[in-house]
Amino acid sequence: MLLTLEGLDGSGKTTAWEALRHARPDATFTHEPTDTWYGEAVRRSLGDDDADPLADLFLFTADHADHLSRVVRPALADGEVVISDRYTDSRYAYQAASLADTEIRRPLEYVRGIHGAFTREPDATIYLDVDPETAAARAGATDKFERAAFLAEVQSNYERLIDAEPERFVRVDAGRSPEAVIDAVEDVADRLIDAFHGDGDVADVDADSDAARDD
Ligand SMILES: Nc1ncnc2c1ncn2[C@@H]1O[C@H](COP(=O)(O)OP(=O)(O)OP(=O)(O)O)[C@@H](O)[C@H]1O
Ligand SMILES: Cc1cn([C@H]2C[C@H](O)[C@@H](COP(=O)(O)O)O2)c(=O)[nH]c1=O
Repeated sequence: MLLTLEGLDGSGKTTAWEALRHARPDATFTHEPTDTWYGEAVRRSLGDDDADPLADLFLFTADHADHLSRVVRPALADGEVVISDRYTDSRYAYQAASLADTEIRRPLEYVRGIHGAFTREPDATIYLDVDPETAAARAGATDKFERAAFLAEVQSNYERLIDAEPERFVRVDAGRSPEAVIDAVEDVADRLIDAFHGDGDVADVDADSDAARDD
């Protein structure tokens, strides 16, 4: 099973992913950008405010192609649960936002189209939902994407992705304390993994249990 964590910068994905890693030592934990030289190239580009948005897209996509063939597909072929901190939806949401002012028409569809020929879509995605101002403040504006106005565009792309595939996404309110968010993510992940392995249907899992509830 491929389970991904998505959300704005500062939404708490890495905090939740680290907690899951302790709770589920049997799973394969991975992330994008990766720690390979492809990931290093991506991080260099992230640090360049003048980088061309199409160049950014193809660097991130190269990193994803390597990640797929080297980590994700082999682990899935071994029957493992793979949990990735960011994955394809990050490209659909972020690069579609950064391509919005370019010659590319319908950027979200364009970025999805590039991936369609080769990627492996997630079986389920936990979306950590936080407003762009909180996200930017938590993230500390260390790179060009960590600004509230840009993150608002990214958020609206995530909402489009969720609207298009509501059965794949589980939304968790990430505006709460770290402890509450971790509890909710652990609870949702447990139920998604159980459902995937035959104890139900992934599409029926929502954030509506005691741990995951918004209040
Ligand atoms: N629920 C929370 N409430 C307040 N602060 C939080 C919460 N979750 C995480 N943080 C803090 O916000 C910062 C970003 O958290 P984290 O790295 O987990 O987010 P992220 O979504 O992985 O961000 P990025 O995508 O930028 O790597 C960290 O300083 C972390 O301690
Ligand atoms: C995978 C991926 C990431 N990004 C952006 C999102 C963040 O601003 C940075 C780095 O991610 P991290 O979680 O802070 O390590 O990169 C992106 O724009 N497109 C992608 O595909």
